Amino acid sequence: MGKVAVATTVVCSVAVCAAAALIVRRRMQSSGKWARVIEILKAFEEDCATPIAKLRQVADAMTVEMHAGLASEGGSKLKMLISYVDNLPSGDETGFFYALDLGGTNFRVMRVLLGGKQDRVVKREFKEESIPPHLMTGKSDELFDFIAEVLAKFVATEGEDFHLPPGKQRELGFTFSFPVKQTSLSSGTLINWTKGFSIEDTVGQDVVGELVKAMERVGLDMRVAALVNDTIGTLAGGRYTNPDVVVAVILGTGTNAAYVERAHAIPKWHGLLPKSGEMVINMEWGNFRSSHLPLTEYDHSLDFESLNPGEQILEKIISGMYLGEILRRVLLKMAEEAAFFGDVVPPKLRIPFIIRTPNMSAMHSDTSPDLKVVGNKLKDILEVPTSSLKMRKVVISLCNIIASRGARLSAAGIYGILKKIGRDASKDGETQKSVIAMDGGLFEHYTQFSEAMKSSLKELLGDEVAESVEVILSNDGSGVGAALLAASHSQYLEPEEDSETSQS
Ligand SMILES: Nc1ncnc2c1ncn2[C@@H]1O[C@H](COP(=O)(O)OP(=O)(O)O)[C@@H](O)[C@H]1O
Ligand SMILES: O=P(O)(O)OC[C@H]1O[C@@H](O)[C@H](O)[C@@H](O)[C@@H]1O
Repeated sequence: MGKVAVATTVVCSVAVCAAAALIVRRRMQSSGKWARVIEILKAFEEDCATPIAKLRQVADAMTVEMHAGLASEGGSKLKMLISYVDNLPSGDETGFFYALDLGGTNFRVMRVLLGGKQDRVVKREFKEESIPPHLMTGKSDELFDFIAEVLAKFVATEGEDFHLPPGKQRELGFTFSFPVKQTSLSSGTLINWTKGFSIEDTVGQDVVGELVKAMERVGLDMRVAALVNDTIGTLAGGRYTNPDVVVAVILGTGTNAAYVERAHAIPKWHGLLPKSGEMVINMEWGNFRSSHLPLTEYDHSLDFESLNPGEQILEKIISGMYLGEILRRVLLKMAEEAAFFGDVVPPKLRIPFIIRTPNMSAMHSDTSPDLKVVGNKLKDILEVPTSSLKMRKVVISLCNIIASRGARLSAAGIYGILKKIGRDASKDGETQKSVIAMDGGLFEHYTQFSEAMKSSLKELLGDEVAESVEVILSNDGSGVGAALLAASHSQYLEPEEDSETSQS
């Protein structure tokens, strides 16, 4: 063979060897990086684990904190706020009432014509608006002017069906989905904002006063007959259709729970004992924290960078505002440490809250064989042009870990409440029916979440007691509930012969 031919052969052989070595090195590198992806996934799964024993510890801690929060002001991270609702709707309520519901994402206005036990809700009209994000961190007047303007426009569309009797003032139930220290059924001061809100000049103010001033500014003559948290409204709305409702839970942008407590079991309550012997408590359970909660590095960094660091710890690991953000944070770590999306981290992946929980649940419920919904969401949201099936399967695993943790902890919280009110066990063979009224877009729309919550609750209760506990979706119970509470505290009600409250 000539020298040139030999040289060419040698060069080609070297090139082939180099290419092979490069492929092997790339393969080894990618297999090394993939091993890191799996390592991150496994560590996350372990840190989020909620075995039944842990759920029982969380439930017990919830019960303990409930006692502490009822014993004294500031006695617990659980605020256990007294609602001044000591009588839930009787079903006899009649008349024409407005309700408005300021939530963490949406703002709803509603009018209801109540027809008493016979006709119940004769007619209901409502309108829902998204809250402009800039109003969540602006000035108090800007937010309340927005609310008053939407309400005034809605009132202007009143039809013949909703005709106010002459000489009567319109009355309103105001549902305010934030922690408020109630000073009466129709007044209360904002303790602090939560979720995506942070408006300094509202804190400490009476939110009914803020609304009334804004209504005056737009020339709307309406009396606020009741101020309630959305969990209280949901409890009232739930009880209206089901007398066994004793607990209400919201799983929406945020999360919270309310329940019917025995008035004598509230040491910090020094008011007149209600005739009913009961008082509805707004737990503000989103602020619950415990060493038993399975918190991860992603939860700690999310909390640290949030608008309310150190607050709402339970809310930040189970509610709709945050689940998608937790998913983003884990994917970002995989991208940075294991080139999950290739050598370049997708710039969009660094934007907080870019993965909304509705998108997470859409990916989680992808049943296509090639997980094309996951692929499309990665493309549309993160601008990741292509993704392999094994990458998409990792995304599904992360959704499952995050949603299962949130759902199972929600069940533990409910179980803790049932233990507090003695509904977690059967007594001499008898088990009182207990109904949990649920509301909130997360519970209503994230099926894997709601199913996991219900099955975990059954697991905690055991088969026998689980027979007597029912979980129902009471959607927009808070709207009807607020209208019902306004009706039962209307200025036009005939005064009761005997006082509603007996001497303590
Ligand atoms: N399809 C969905 N899948 C998962 N979560 C959802 C879905 N739709 C809405 N959500 C969650 O529900 C929240 C809205 O809850 P909702 O109760 O309707 O309003 P608000 O929280 O303002 O009272 C959203 O912030 C979102 O986190
Ligand atoms: O209906 P939303 O907006 O999801 O609110 C649920 C809960 O969100 C929490 O952040 C509030 O402190 C509670 O008061 C509220 O009930």
